Amino acid sequence: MRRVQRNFLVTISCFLTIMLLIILLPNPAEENDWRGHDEDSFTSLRFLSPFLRRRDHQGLSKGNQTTCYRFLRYHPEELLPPADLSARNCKKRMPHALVIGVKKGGTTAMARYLGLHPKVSFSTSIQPGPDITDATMAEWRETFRMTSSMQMSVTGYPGLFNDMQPQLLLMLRNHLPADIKLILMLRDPVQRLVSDFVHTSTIVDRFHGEERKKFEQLEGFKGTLNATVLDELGHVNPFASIVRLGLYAIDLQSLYQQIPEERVLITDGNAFSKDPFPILVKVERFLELPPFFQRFHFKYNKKKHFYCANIESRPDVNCLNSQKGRKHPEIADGLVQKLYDFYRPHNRELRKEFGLNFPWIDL
Ligand SMILES: Nc1ncnc2c1ncn2[C@@H]1O[C@H](COP(=O)(O)OS(=O)(=O)O)[C@@H](OP(=O)(O)O)[C@H]1O
Repeated sequence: MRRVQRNFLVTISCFLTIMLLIILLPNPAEENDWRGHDEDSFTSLRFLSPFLRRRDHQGLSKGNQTTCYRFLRYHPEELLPPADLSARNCKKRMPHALVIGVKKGGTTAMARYLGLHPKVSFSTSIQPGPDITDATMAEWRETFRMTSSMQMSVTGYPGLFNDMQPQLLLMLRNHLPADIKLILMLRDPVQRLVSDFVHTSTIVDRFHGEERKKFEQLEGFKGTLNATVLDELGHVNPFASIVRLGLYAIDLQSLYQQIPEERVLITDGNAFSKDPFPILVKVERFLELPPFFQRFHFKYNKKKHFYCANIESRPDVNCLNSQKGRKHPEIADGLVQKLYDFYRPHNRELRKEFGLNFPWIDL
């Protein structure tokens, strides 16, 4: 009889402890700013996710009180009335994190999905520069969306890692918060290159005559993939800009001369396109945001062959538009092999010099 009583008491106290934890656990959506939380308590309690998930649904509507917008299905976001904006201290704020590329690395998907976090205000801002001054930076900030005092302002531009690294370095030195963090998505450079080529081919068709010639010259576009990436001897041309953008180790080396490694998160764009959830969790931790993303927030779409967002409080975001995830053309095996042979030693530098170990490094 005593044993039964003792078991009963143990069960009851376990139940009460769990309930207490759920009640006392700070709700990610209710913090005062994106950093005001004990991250480890969340991380170690992820096993409570079925309970948190329920809280998350309720919390999310509260969490939306952190934003400056109203979100409706099939509509662009709507700015809240002025009284709400001033209550939430909404303004255009300089970013505390930047997604810097690479071009075609999956930056748009990262921007759209990371921007679903209630404590993130992701601006798809206009590209800054080429001159980086107080005035151009102020203009740049004007292109941002509103960010409340409880949110982290995040923006980025896919070319910042390569084409615009000089501008990025100036921005880091003189204009951005000292604790700024960078997110870099690296994708298999051969896939990146093909994606870039497909993208440029679709844009080229919008131009005619002289305009088209100018654009082709600017992009180094020569009609076919062969002509664009190979030199007269049939070797991969490292000076073709579309090829050069995939030499990640070179750009990473110069980036790390300006910013400590611990302030840069490098993620695998290939892995992200297959499943964004685990990488978003890493990004959340890196940015010291309260955990928000859950597995059920992303559903695989058989038609798109990508995961699309599925978050009740953000009916405005689902799949990316048809300009992302385009079908790649068939490429002769010989050319594919040449490209992999060309990139392999450069990829291996990523492992040797920076300890990165993505599955595509040795392809
Ligand atoms: N969820 C989801 N939906 C659609 N597409 C996705 C997604 N996640 C990653 N991707 C990959 O993103 C690639 C485009 O990269 P970017 O957005 O960086 O391109 S850009 O530089 O901003 O033009 C795009 O490249 P392509 O497939 O060549 O179009 C996709 O492979």
